[in-house]
Amino acid sequence: MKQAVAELKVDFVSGSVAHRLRFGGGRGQDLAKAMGLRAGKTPTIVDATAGLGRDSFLLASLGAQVTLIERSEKMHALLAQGMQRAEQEGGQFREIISRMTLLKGDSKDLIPALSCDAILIDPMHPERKKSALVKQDLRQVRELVGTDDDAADLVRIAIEHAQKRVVLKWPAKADPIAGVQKCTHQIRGKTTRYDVFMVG
Ligand SMILES: C[S@@+](CC[C@H](N)C(=O)[O-])C[C@H]1O[C@@H](n2cnc3c(N)ncnc32)[C@H](O)[C@@H]1O
Repeated sequence: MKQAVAELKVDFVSGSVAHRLRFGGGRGQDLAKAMGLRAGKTPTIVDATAGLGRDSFLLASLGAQVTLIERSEKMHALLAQGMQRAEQEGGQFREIISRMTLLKGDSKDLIPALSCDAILIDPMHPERKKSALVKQDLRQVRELVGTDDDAADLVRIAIEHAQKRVVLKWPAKADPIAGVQKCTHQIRGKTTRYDVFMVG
């Protein structure tokens, strides 16, 4: 029997994002370290591939000002709704959302006009053989937006414009993206790796 698929939704106030907010490892988490968040150091961030906004929300919950860019109309609308719901929740959620600014468009076009310390790029990767490893909601995003075949161009433009660093998030075991230059260092987790390009 086919399992019912829940409608794709951006949800910051319950489920896995809220769980991570309560029980995550703060600035010790790989993403935070990769982006350069340390005691006394809070970079300004552009999330060039906003998607479901989970990485942005985590970074904003750790105190960073984050500009989210999403080019898919549908994903942008889901994000705007999710941010509104979290804002209405009030308290800590409202405070986190106040550090998040959502833009619609292609990051390759918008980044040159923005100023920030660090840029995060988390492109939609091609289907892997063990697709059960890809979470249901990310699969739904892929059905909506396809794969991001222009990721190498986005990395290049980001490196030209970030003031301090660019971080490329990619599955730990996947082949590297063709055409992307060698990174300065890597932070590797079990399923995800962060390629860090130091600039400036
Ligand atoms: C894998 S998802 C990102 C997931 C996200 N990191 C999260 O935490 O939910 C990739 C998203 O980036 C968007 N995207 C990819 N390339 C983009 C670009 N050049 N400009 C704007 N959005 C882009 C896609 O439409 C898709 O929604």
